[in-house]
Amino acid sequence: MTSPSPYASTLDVLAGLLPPHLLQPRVGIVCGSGLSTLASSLRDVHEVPYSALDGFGKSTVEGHKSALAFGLIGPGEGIPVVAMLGRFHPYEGHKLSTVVYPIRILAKLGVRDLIITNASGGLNPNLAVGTIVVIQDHLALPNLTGPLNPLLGPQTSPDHPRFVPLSDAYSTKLRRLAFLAAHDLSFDDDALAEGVYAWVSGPTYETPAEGRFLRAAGADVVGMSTVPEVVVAKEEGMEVMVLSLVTNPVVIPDTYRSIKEEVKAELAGKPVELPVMPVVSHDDVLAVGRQKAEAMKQLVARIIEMIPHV
Ligand SMILES: O=P(O)(O)O[C@H]1O[C@H](CO)[C@@H](O)[C@H]1O
Ligand code: HPA
Repeated sequence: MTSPSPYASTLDVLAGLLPPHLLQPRVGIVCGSGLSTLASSLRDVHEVPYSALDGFGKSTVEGHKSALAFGLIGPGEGIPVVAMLGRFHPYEGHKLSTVVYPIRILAKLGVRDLIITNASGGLNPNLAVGTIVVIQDHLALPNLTGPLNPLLGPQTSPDHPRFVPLSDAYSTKLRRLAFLAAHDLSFDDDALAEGVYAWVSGPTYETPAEGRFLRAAGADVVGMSTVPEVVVAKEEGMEVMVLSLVTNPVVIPDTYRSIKEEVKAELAGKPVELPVMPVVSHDDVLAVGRQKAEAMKQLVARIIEMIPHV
């Protein structure tokens, strides 16, 4: 006997809480760490706490609220949008099916274009803190070999392909709009870059060797989220774009000073200064999110206005 799907009850609750003009959002937004204010460009907002929705977990990470915000963006009647104020990460102890459950609900509500945001560590030395990276591809070590691919297991629908191709995971249509929107908003050229996202499980930040390894493998930024959401959104047939805000450098030049050489110098009577490794904290990550919240908000709103809505 198969267990009953929770989707129907989640959708029923939403139908009971929302006015009809907000119940079929065209565009979805996932707000990354410290980026929940992205939804402040919505008007006529109706927030539904995750606690009211079967199948949703609770976001336990600081900088992630636990609610869906429904509202309108853009002039005239406006475009109906839903924003996830807070996401679930596997490192919080959530099952992968919980991590991606909201994405499946967004698909069932009618979302066709999904804009996912996140905070990330910079691997590419050309990416300054504060750069917004339009993700063009990903490298998902937990997906390739381990048990963290969200599509492992029985198919959730006979309408989904068993083998989901990911060579086109990152919508060229939406990525083009991101750069046009940045131009429209007169952003500096280096405010928006392109790159590859490496997904790691976290919750530890990378060692310097891991950072160099991921860089050598071709990644530009690294984070602990997003890829399961992208994979499921693709399976559900959505167009997906990811905007990743670089909040801290991971690959730091000259981090390996030899302690052996320092001790030799010490023994030779020379003054010694032991190296201090820079460390990152989630507070640093949230602080950069706050600094760039307005730019991210403007960018996302402008992209949504530019999507052809027929
Ligand atoms: O990816 P988001 O949710 O934006 O958060 C990023 O920030 C947290 C670490 O500071 C990790 O969860 C990492 O993935
Ligand atoms: N590593 C992984 N995830 C992150 C980082 C990082 O340095 N910064 C923000 N999210």
